[in-house]
Amino acid sequence: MSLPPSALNQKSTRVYSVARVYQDACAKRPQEYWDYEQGVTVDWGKIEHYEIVNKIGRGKYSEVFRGKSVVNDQYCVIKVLKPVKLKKIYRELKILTNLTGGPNVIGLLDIVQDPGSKIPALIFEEVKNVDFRTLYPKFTLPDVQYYFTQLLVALDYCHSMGIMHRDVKPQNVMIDPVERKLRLIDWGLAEFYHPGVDYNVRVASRYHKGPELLVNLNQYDYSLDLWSVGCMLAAIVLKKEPFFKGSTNPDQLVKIARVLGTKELLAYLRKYGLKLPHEYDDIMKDFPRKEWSESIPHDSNLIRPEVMDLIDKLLRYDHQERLTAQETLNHSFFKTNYKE
Ligand SMILES: Nc1ncnc2c1ncn2[C@@H]1O[C@H](COP(=O)(O)OP(=O)(O)OP(=O)(O)O)[C@@H](O)[C@H]1O
Repeated sequence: MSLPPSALNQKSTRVYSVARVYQDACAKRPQEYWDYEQGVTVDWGKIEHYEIVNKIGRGKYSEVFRGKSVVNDQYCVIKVLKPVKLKKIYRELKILTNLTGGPNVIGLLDIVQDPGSKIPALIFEEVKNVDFRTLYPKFTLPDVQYYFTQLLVALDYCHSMGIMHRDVKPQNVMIDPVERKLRLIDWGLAEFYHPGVDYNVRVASRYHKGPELLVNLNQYDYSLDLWSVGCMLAAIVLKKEPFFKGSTNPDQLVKIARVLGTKELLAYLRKYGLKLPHEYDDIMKDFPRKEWSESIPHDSNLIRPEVMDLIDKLLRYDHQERLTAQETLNHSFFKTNYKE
């Protein structure tokens, strides 16, 4: 049985940017794989199988609890979604069912529904996460190599499956340092990639938003996630968390331009036939590009030429120039042996 045509893969009338990798990841799969508007069937589990232990978090879109399965006595995480558009719920569900079981992707164990409110809750494997503000400052170079490898493996996997995460940030990377286990969570903003489609730029969290989102470049792709990885890596290595700390979305781009330069930003826009939005008229100044050496603090033990070169190749305005997840994994930083 085939589905009617979908609006989700409709190309824009002007196609100005297409991903360098995994362009056809969705096209080569059946429409049911990516069509979360027409191809969703939910295999509901039993809510009685779970009990809430305590609350562990509150997001914009959910309340998150530690829970326990009464069937096998295993602890789990219960993410009770807030009432948002059904389309958004189906998208998260479809993406999670497609990716679950993949390397370092949070495992979805079950989906249940409150019989009264009909509100869905997602049941996940539990990660004994240690907060990044405690964990990251203690990282050695081998730790940075290890955990970024784990994160990049998750990202290369989801990209190869035609999915951009669109909200990579420390709060969405769960790390259990005892088990040395990393899991990428929160697929609530993730989206399927189709070449030539215009995407909403109101995604990701301010400090980790790529320049493309801040200049309304709608034809972005998987490379958005690599900008966020670059921000995380720079923050750890250069001991500045977050690395770009804007006070508003427009100020976020100003903070980026203070490092990467304004001329370079304008060259980026020109390449794709775009203009700097008017909201920048009063705040964007002619900032010269900084050398990376000017961002190095006196007290960092993590500075090496290879890691600085990697940061430089991830934090590029031009999303097409940034290293892909696979290219990042092959970078010399990950091949170098740093004695602990
Ligand atoms: N599997 C898990 N193991 C441990 N903790 C988790 C897990 N899933 C979620 N959490 C905790 O719950 C918080 C919120 O989860 P999640 O990011 O999925 O929800 P959200 O509503 O989409 O959040 P946000 O508004 O930050 O995007 C996480 O930041 C984390 O602290």
